[in-house]
Amino acid sequence: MAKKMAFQTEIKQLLDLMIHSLYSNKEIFLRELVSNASDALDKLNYLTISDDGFKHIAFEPRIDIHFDEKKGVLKIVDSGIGMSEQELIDNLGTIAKSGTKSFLNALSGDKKKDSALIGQFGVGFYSAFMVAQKVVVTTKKAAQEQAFSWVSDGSGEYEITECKKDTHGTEIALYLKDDEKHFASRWEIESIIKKYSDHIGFPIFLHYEETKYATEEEKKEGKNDEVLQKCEQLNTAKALWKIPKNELKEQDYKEFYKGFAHDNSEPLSYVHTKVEGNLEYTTLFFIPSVAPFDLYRVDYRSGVKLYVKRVFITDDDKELLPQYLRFVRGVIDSEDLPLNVSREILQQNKILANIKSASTKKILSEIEKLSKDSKKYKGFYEQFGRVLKEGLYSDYENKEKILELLRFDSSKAENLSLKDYKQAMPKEQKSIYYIIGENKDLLKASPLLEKYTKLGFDVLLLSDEVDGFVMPSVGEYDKTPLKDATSKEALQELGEEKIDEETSKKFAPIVQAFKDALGEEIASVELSASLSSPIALLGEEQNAMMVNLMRQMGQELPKGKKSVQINVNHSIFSKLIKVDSSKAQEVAHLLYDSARLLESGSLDSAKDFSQRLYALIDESLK
Ligand SMILES: Nc1ncnc2c1ncn2[C@@H]1O[C@H](COP(=O)(O)OP(=O)(O)OP(=O)(O)O)[C@@H](O)[C@H]1O
Repeated sequence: MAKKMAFQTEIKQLLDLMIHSLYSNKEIFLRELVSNASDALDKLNYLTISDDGFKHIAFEPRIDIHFDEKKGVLKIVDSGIGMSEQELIDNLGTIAKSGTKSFLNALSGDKKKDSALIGQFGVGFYSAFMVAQKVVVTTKKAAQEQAFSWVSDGSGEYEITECKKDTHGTEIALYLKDDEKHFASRWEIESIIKKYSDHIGFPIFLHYEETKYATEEEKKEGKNDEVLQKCEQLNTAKALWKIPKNELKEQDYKEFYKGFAHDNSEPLSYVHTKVEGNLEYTTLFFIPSVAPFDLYRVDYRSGVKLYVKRVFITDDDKELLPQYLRFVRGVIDSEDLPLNVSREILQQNKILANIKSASTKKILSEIEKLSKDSKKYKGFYEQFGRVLKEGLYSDYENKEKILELLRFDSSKAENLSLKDYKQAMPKEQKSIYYIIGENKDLLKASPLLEKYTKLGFDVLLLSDEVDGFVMPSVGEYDKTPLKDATSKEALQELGEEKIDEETSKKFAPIVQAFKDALGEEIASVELSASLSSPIALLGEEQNAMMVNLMRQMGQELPKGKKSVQINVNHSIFSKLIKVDSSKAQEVAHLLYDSARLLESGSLDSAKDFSQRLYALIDESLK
């Protein structure tokens, strides 16, 4: 009995897009289907080793491609794990991954860009509908009796029927659209497979017919032309990472990456390492040029696959690399782990911990190499700089290295490294100063910066979301402390401000008016002679250990109270001295709020602010 089922809404949207909007780079459908076949072989390989229910199954891995040029039919057959009826429904009818919605939103309408996105979003199978008017999947799960077929023309429904199939595995038959029939040709298939799938670790065979033409003499003897059934292996079927480096060209790595990471853009760089000695393993890591779509999602997909002696173990272990390197794509292949290692115990495994630590260092030095090429590095930093910063609080061991890789805008420069900052520091400057806020332009306009600029000190302008909790926990770089420029501690380093007694006395009523007006909201009120704006706000230096601890415990950091600095040379105050206390308090409110506006671009109560302003305007117009 055939069961008709409807595709999930998101899949319908996706299919509609595949069929009607994507025109360029259609050939990637074959790469996606071959890559799925290879994944299915990997999964079966692992089960035959690790699961008693599968141990009796002969693992004879292969991928076969058949085609019929006249009918325009193309078949991709694998001897992998196969799918049960429920898996067919779950895998080819619904998208479980929550990233799909973001995928659909991320589409730009630019066909070339959109088709590059398709692979990244893990919707590989559906790309078949770019070229096929009908797709038939026939599959039998290993260790099960019943086979099923799945048929759809991509228009909203699919049908599942019980069927017969001798061997376990999956066959995907594409009935090509009239203008896509050219894909059912020997040369086309061969060139696409060579281009994208040469280093799939299992053999890919192409079946084709060859006519052996009878010679004149044979014809005389009554012999006719003969059609021979041929089968040829198309790929080297050797895992690329196991091939010695000196036998590989840059192009080999790049093409491997595209198939491996489902990314049509080239990687920014790669690092291939074979380690021998106490531990034996091979790693191949790629740094993409474009951030994966789920980089900032909690449920991001790991980009690293773990193999043991060439057998795929998992691609779902987020502990293989530190989280802040989650944009890296690649392979870890260990010779020392047992083949039947359970995925659960991987996390506490010492061998893996060792590989993780060495790999992290390798990748960080690769990024450092990248940083020598400022144009390339700018591209890298735009995509991954924020994620890298997360490493400052999670990877203490590599903190110094990560700090070297960071780039900042400052009051004097752009794209500045801490090393360059330090080199340019005047002799009398004791610390590296930074100021944190939501917006770089506002930070640049901060009245406090003047104090630093006057002395020739540069200040880093930090406006990334993570800066607020990452930077206070850094402590120091290359033995130089990092300090919040608005903290008292930092300001003290700028030199003592000498306010004489007479001025203190003169301004006492103003100081009192600020205290009365703002009360609990502020920490203190102080006089300053080195500002050009009327007032400035200072924050307390947060205790780095405390900040780190609170963050790790998932607690919100308390908002520190600010201390108000009053510019004794500003004309506002020489006039304010003369007005009565209640009016002075209103002005104190207004000045405080405008300083906060300058700092963060927003206020707790914009209503109070505007009402005070209206009252003042009203009065000044009298
Ligand atoms: N040849 C196959 N054999 C067994 N299962 C398959 C095969 N092809 C697809 N599947 C199943 O269908 C699911 C969906 O495939 P699809 O290509 O859409 O996404 P994916 O492979 O999970 O993601 P990505 O393409 O990013 O690797 C797969 O995860 C797999 O479970």
